[in-house]
Amino acid sequence: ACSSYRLRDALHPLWQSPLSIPGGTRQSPINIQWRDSIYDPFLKPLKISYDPTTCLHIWNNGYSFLVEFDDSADRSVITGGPLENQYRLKQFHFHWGAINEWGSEHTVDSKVYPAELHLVHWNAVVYPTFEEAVMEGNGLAVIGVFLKLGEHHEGLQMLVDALPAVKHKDTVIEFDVFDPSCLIPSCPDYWTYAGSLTTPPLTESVTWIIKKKPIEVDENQLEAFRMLLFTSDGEEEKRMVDNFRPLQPLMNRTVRSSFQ
Ligand SMILES: COCCCN1C=C(N)c2cc(S(N)(=O)=O)sc2S1(=O)=O
Ligand SMILES: [Zn+2]
Repeated sequence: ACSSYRLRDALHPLWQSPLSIPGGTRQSPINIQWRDSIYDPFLKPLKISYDPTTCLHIWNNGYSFLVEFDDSADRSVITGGPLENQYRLKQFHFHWGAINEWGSEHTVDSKVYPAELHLVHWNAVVYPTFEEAVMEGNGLAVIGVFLKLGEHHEGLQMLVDALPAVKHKDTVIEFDVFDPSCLIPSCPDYWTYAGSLTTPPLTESVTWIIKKKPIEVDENQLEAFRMLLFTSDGEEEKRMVDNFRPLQPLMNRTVRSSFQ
């Protein structure tokens, strides 16, 4: 899988864009080498409190499908973990492959998962707007959750059932009650490191919190992701697959673990 993954990398046009921004020293995603990560006993448990009624809509933005939240108040927030402030949930989205052999952005000891969930939060304590937070080193906190092929996921199925309505780029559907904590493993273990957005503008503003345990989803649910399109209605159809960025150099960074 590794070699085909590297080969796929070289062939895929979409992600040929700059492997890292000029001068980038903290780019994402990275390979997490379990044995090189440092257990930090001072890392707190991550505290997640989401209000399901803050859910607004699902939107195909031509890269992925985003589930967006009302972030006008501190109603869906995370705190603790490696974070010094409380961060507000803005949106979550996924990255996946054309086949189950690849799809995730981060890897663990070079193991690739078929998909990866990103829950994007911003530091509304320090920054007045999300747009400003995106440009600041401590502006964003993204929880990464790996998806592996296995049992049917009840919570995810609510999302999957709505996907046909956002098949084309720039389509949106109202989605008014959803609790994304059903997509986060109950095991508290995570890795954390300083990184970046994995899609343009690739800004180095993300504290990554990568959950050690994956969630299980079934083949039909992964296939539902793959029937989405990068293209707008009326354009020549291009299936939305392989929407992940190649691995970036670790450079002078340490990955910390919340567990021994
Ligand atoms: C003013 O907004 C600028 C754009 C900001 N965003 C756009 C992304 N492509 C993006 C990618 C993200 S990822 N894949 O690193 O989680 S989070 C995120 S985002 O924070 O929602
Ligand atoms: Zn992402």
